[in-house]
Amino acid sequence: MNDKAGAPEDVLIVHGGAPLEGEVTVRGAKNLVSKAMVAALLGTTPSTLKSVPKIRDVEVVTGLLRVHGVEVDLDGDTLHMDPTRVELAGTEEINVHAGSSRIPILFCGPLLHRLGKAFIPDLGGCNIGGRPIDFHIEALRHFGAQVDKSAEGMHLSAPERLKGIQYELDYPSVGATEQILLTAVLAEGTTELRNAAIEPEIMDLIAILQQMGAIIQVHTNRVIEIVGVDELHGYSHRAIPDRIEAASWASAALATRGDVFVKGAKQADMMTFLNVYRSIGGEFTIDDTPDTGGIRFWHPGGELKPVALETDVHPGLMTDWQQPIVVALTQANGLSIMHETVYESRFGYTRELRQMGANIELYSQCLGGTPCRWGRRNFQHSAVIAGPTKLYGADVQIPDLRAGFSHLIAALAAEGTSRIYGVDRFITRGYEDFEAKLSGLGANVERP
Ligand SMILES: CC(=O)N[C@H]1[C@@H](OP(=O)(O)OP(=O)(O)OC[C@H]2O[C@@H](n3ccc(=O)[nH]c3=O)[C@H](O)[C@@H]2O)O[C@H](CO)[C@@H](O)[C@@H]1O
Ligand SMILES: C=C(OP(=O)(O)O)C(=O)O
Repeated sequence: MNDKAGAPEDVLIVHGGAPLEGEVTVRGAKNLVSKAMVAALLGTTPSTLKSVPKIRDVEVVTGLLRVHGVEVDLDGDTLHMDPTRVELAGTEEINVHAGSSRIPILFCGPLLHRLGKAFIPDLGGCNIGGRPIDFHIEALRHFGAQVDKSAEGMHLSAPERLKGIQYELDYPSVGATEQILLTAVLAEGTTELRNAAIEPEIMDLIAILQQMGAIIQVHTNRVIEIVGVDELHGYSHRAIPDRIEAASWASAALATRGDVFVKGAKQADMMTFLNVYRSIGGEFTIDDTPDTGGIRFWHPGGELKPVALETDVHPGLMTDWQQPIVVALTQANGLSIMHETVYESRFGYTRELRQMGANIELYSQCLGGTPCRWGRRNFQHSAVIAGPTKLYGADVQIPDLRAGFSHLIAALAAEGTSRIYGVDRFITRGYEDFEAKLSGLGANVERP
């Protein structure tokens, strides 16, 4: 992330060693809610989004919507967005949000359709690789937008109505797929997107757009066809639950030899994770009762088993699940492999895990079964984890969102006390009430 260093008091003291036990609730997915908020801009009437978590990415998008004239009100966990008076905003007020999230890039299409112009600040998000936006810009130019990058941000304009495109992504990028969806729905004519990402959050976004009046067909083989319409209206939708947060708590239960019921977790979106969980030796049961259901995750006792894993686009093993799983694998009996194929630089956090006693070596070769884009380019994107290793408390500075939560899990599993720096700056971007949830599960955490 690009934001400034955290305050000195931004530290959580964790006294490790206690198994996490009890219940936590997950709300709407960070990676859907923020996009659903952008989609509201496309409508001519108000939208309502339910199950909205109190996380910083939601605050950032709220701020950006408000400066563009959208009325946004949060009532409990329900967000009401009224876009009837959308207006151009000044670069200065938009730039207040520079470097804080990746979502601003998705404002391009909706603002071009509503106002003919857009200004996008510098993006933030986790520092886990170069994270280029070349697909976004190329696709927008094909739609007919003029895109000019400058030192202060990116200016776009659409002198005429944008026109549908035929476009194939070099890689099934989640953000670029969303960019094309949010732009194509109001473009003139039909858009055919090939090699699209098909993550559950994208399917939920498509459901929202369909409710707004869009015509979107998801074909086999990652092909999505969007027939542009002249107008969209508001929606009312409950966001899908956050499968990354659910997997984080599940991994924490495994690493601490605990037992956690994750209320709201949905089996259908987590099947790949659940297979991995079971292969390692974790147990789970599904409760699909509407409203009160979820998934119970626990360590059944005995030894955990090592595994060889690769992250991938959906339906593969999600890259955002990688870090918590690696912490759990430090407790498995033998050598495990994790080949990260989505981002080139997502193992930085293992340095702190080693400091806590973990035995993890990084390699630039593709150690999984599939050669990926990062092999032969000298990125350390494969990890070998030897376990089980006893973890010890340490003072660590967390580098990003998921890495930070993994450091927390390691500290909870460790013997002794850890001081985790940067929790407010990083973890609040994607985990609602994490401190209260930890305490509720019996974790011994305190502020200095
Ligand atoms: C807010 C949000 O939803 N974030 C998620 C989203 O990020 P985000 O949408 O940024 O991730 P992408 O799917 O776009 O990135 C995947 C890969 O594509 C590459 N790429 C992407 C765009 C582009 O124009 N050019 C390019 O080369 C990236 O460098 C990366 O190597 O999907 C990722 C992959 O599931 C998740 O880890 C993030 O949690
Ligand atoms: C990488 C992540 O998010 P972002 O794309 O917002 O940086 C994440 O949620 O793990």
